[in-house]
Amino acid sequence: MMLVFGKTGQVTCELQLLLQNACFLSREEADLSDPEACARLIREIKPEAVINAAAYTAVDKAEDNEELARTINGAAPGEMAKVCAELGIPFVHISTDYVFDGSCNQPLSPNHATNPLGAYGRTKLAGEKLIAEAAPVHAILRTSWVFSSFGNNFVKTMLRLSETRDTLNVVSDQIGGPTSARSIAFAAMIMARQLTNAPDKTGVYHFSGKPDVSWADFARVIFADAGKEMTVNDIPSSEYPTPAERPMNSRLDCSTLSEFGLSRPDWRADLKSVLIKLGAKA
Ligand SMILES: NC(=O)C1=CN([C@@H]2O[C@H](COP(=O)(O)OP(=O)(O)OC[C@H]3O[C@@H](n4cnc5c(N)ncnc54)[C@H](OP(=O)(O)O)[C@@H]3O)[C@@H](O)[C@H]2O)C=CC1
Ligand SMILES: Cc1cn([C@H]2C[C@H](O)[C@@H](COP(=O)(O)OP(=O)(O)O[C@H]3O[C@@H](C)C(=O)[C@@H](O)[C@H]3O)O2)c(=O)[nH]c1=O
Ligand SMILES: [Mg+2]
Repeated sequence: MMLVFGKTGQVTCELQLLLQNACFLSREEADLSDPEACARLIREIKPEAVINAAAYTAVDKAEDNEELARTINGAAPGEMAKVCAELGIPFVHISTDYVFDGSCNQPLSPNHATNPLGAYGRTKLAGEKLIAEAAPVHAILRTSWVFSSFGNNFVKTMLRLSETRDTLNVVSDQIGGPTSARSIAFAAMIMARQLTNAPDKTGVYHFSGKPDVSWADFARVIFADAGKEMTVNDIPSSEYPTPAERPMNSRLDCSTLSEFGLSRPDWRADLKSVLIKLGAKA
């Protein structure tokens, strides 16, 4: 049986649709602000693999709550990884493009130097480092710009804003790959399964949807597919001030995914399915 940390998030909701016999732990059952308790649960349940898709994901709020975010995004996966190493079971963990500063102008490979711009990215990077130190058989899957019919995400924000607005200013100098939570859940499942028989595939992998676009481009496709009349004005990030700075270049080089027989999913097809699920497809 596979054990999944998280039950209500975007990726964990999709994992629930995909994995019939897995055990999903909610915040009430496993609070990541108590890393030791998470470790104990793995020892008790003795799963065949662990997937961690729970995290502190509020990018701006993390600026004022870095300590809590570091426990949830850093210490907790670190403790999970130690137990997985001890039990000899694979550990699949989800990380983010926000571990990079995004200052270079090419797709970022998994071994590109990290340098997070904000607290969320710093705490996610802390998690990656603790997992590498604990050294279980593992895959750290860095993804970006996650959307789904579940939880909160940019697609749902755009649809909500379209109820009251006919013009929006959206940043056009941050470029990345929107990624459906469904495709991430599928990749995490494949990785967990393959690692069981191929421990040498341990490492950091990039997984994001194609093609790469700006947030403004992404917004325009959302409104077009939803049949909403909306003027989207391109603006520079400097005109959309937020507590946390975001990387300009979030483009991930995903070529090493081929080791798992995976490739970048096309987010445009996944977006259509999500809009249908939300009852928002034109
Ligand atoms: N969203 C995005 O755009 C991106 C996300 N990622 C990474 O992907 C992974 C999945 O993200 P996503 O599905 O979007 O996340 P969501 O924000 O949708 O869900 C986060 C999940 O974590 C749970 N959680 C938060 N705090 C705790 C806690 N203290 N104890 C237990 N559970 C907790 C939440 O539970 P509850 O419902 O109870 O709050 C929720 O189930 C994360 O690792 C994230 O860092 C990477 C790149 C982009
Ligand atoms: C609502 C809105 C946002 N924006 C900008 C702000 C930001 O730069 C961008 C996206 O906004 P969001 O708040 O959805 O972005 P954000 O919460 O930063 O999304 C990130 O979440 C974390 C968890 C990750 O790991 C990242 O990969 C990324 O998906 O769009 C506008 O320019 N205009 C708008 O009207
Ligand atoms: Mg957000």
